[in-house]
Amino acid sequence: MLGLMMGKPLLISSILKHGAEIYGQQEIVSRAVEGDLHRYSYEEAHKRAQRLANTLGRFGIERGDRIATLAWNGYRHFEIYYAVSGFGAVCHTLNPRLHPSQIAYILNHAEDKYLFIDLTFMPLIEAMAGQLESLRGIVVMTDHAHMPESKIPGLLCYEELLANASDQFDWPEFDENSASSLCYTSGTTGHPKGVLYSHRSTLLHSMAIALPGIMNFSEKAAVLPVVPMFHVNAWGIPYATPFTGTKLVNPGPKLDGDSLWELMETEGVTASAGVPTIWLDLLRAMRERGRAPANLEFVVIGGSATPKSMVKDFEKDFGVEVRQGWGMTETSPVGTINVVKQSHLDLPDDERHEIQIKQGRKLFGVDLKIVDENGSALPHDGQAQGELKISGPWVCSAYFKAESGEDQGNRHDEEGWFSTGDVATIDPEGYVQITDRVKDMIKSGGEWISSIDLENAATGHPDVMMAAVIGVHHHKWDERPLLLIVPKADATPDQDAVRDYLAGQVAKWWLPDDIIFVESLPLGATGKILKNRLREEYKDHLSDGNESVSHSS
Ligand SMILES: Nc1ncnc2c1ncn2[C@@H]1O[C@H](COP(=O)(O)OP(=O)(O)OP(=O)(O)O)[C@@H](O)[C@H]1O
Repeated sequence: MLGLMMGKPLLISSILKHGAEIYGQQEIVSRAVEGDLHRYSYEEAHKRAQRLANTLGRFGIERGDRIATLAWNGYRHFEIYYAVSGFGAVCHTLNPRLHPSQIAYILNHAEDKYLFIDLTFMPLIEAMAGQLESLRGIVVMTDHAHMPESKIPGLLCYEELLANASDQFDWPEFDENSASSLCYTSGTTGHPKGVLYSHRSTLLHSMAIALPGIMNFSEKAAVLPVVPMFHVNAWGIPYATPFTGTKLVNPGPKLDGDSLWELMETEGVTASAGVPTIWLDLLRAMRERGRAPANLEFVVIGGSATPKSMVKDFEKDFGVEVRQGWGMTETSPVGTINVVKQSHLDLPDDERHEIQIKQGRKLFGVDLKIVDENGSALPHDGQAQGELKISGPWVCSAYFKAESGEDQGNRHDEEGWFSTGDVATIDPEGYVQITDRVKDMIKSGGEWISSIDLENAATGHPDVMMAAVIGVHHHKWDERPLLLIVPKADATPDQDAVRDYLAGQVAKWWLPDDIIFVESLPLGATGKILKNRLREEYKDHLSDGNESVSHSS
């Protein structure tokens, strides 16, 4: 319609351009792979992204071409994010924690034209030599002095490329619904599937997470994403920082609690984001030092359920607020966040923590519903459990290459709802609580047991560091829960003590049939417990007469 306000398209290049123009001197600090701490401004980052965009032109890259990265959270990775998408190509972040054969499969599936890698991943890429069919070149993200000797011919040096390119580049304008980046799911429950983000979806998502009351991005904030830029764009943080003028602190490859503590302390980090397994070690480092990093106000925890003990440890022992987030690769990722409501502030600690272990309320723009097995909507009464469905401007509508007829197990319906595969309740205030993934629920004697609830109860025991509950075949009840525990260092919990502890919190028939103490649990590429693997390993465990609990009462 004539006169309708259309305006300019929402493009990723505009984020960094705005950051350079308005918050030009704000810092990006990164622990570099070469070991030193790198520090520069948004203005400099923008200039270097322009140099890289000119380099992509010289490579003959065209709109829509995929450019892959295998890299930690660092300043060069940040530049690639903006240069590739800003140029009109697609930034495909590869997860280096996947098996080399999976990485090779994904790279070929995406038909990546160039690959940018951190020095750390040279051995990984050498192990895949000969399998990377679509690649025209590999760029090592380092300077001349650090270029490695390699059996791979023709490696390019990132800093040399930039030094030889102009920093004058006009970001092109195109449709905001064009593809900007590509990420494959973690592969926790099956083969990784490709999710293609657009400029529009990325911009809207980053605006939504940056808001005050969500992640509070501003010139006063300093944010350290522990969540990797190689999986779901570090939850959108590298996109939300420049336009809000937020200081960005990149941890590079050092993700242990001591390194994170030191970096947070010296850089005045106010907020951080990561999966629960990361925080276990930061909490240890905090205990050893007797305090949290001086400016740390809150941590965002997501990727898997946050145990209540973790909320307590952060808040009561160290005065750091916990904000739990829920999301998926397919949802950019953030769908819900749990920020304590004003009216909940005065609740007794335990009652408030019960609310905080819920996955939170939907972000502006997102819609949620829970449905029964027939697809009928269930009430939001905090009791009814059903599969969670989500829709919104940053929820993907199909998997990558679905248009070519490739079936990747599409979970989108015609009305725009995406089936998450998570089972949840939604209460009248809008709080979502994930009770389990559909595949992890335990069906015992026709009734459901939530593995997340049992794990949560177990990690409350003072001797327990990590817990995983899986359903194991049972001759009478079909499935029964088996609990695996990684004890805290120097703790020697025994089965009876843990079982007595659980008995006070869950129904008797939920009690695990056996409890096994292990040194570690298998973690997937994004730090989640690989329950598939545990189910395979322990599938016959209860047929060996290890059961100790009856189903009655
Ligand atoms: N705060 C949270 N609490 C509980 N579960 C969560 C939370 N955040 C994310 N999850 C789980 O992580 C899932 C999304 O994970 P992601 O997209 O990284 O890949 P994946 O589902 O693990 O991999 P794949 O789809 O390949 O099996 C959600 O569906 C949910 O089960």
